[in-house]
Amino acid sequence: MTSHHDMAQAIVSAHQATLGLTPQVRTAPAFSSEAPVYRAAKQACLDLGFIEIDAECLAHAWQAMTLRTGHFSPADWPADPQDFGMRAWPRPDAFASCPKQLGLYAVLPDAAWVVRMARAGVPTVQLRFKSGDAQAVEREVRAAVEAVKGTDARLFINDHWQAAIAAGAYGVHLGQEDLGAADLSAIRAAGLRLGLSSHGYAEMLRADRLSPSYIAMGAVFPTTLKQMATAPQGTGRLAAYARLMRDYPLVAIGGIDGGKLPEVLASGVGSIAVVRALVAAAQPEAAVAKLKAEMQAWMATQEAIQMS
Ligand SMILES: Cc1ncc(COP(=O)(O)OP(=O)(O)O)c(N)n1
Ligand SMILES: Cc1ncsc1CCOP(=O)(O)O
Ligand SMILES: [Mg+2]
Repeated sequence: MTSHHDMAQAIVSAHQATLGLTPQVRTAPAFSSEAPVYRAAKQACLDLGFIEIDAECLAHAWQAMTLRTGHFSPADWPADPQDFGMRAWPRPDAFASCPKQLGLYAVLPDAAWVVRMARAGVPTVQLRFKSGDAQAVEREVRAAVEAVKGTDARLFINDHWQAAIAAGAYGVHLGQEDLGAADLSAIRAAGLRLGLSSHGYAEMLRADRLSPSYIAMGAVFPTTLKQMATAPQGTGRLAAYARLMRDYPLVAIGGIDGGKLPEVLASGVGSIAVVRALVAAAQPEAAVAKLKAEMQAWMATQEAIQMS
């Protein structure tokens, strides 16, 4: 292979079917290095529809992978944490751990839904109570923490980290734009788990630098519940993300329902987070039972395949 254009084309051809999204309209690529593999990979990642900051991360990882392995192979895809500059484990600054398989994860609008879904047997629940009224937030968070007592559910509180610490929740979930206003040391010191959202390579790497308890990835499919800055990632990209972030418990979110469970689970994530699949179901308890049974059946099939 001679020109970086040919190398880029070869990467695109090898990965278009699994990782490609329609590229956005863009100007000529900006290159931060002259290294041929970096330049080819940056071009290829942009052509595959990765956003600029993700293409930049990937291009540097391609360069590092090629130097480490000693050869350029277009069919490869960077998935080794060291090629992305990620620190080795164990890490002294890591947040408290949680199980790798968080299972069915219900993201719920109020404490009444939290108690309902915890009693229905959902193993991981989140209170996503959107309100600027501090007293209402405190009340709702305390009610949710009380509600899961006596059930097996792990309760994460979305956004409201101070109320979560005060009430003694299992953990906190934050998005990347929530990080500036959060005191991560206080969350860590209180022993709460921390889940972080991510929407691509740059955000996964930013999350990784904070050594959270789990990393959420999405939106996998289109969702009507949240305005997303990036296009739905699809399960091909989700699988690539999961390979890189394999040391973490991983949560897939966005547009997931029963019919999509097998392809999402096949990506390697240990948890499926849903909103509408439960709160918009005609019979939410029955929907819990069905989703849990489908997840268990999928896991049992995988175990059987591995044993054979
Ligand atoms: C499990 C899980 N993943 C992602 C999100 C989204 O969090 P965030 O980006 O902070 O957006 P809001 O939920 O606060 O609107 C989540 N809540 N849970
Ligand atoms: C809160 C959130 N964050 C990313 S997608 C999403 C909403 C997921 O809702 P649904 O499962 O109904 O698509
Ligand atoms: Mg948030």
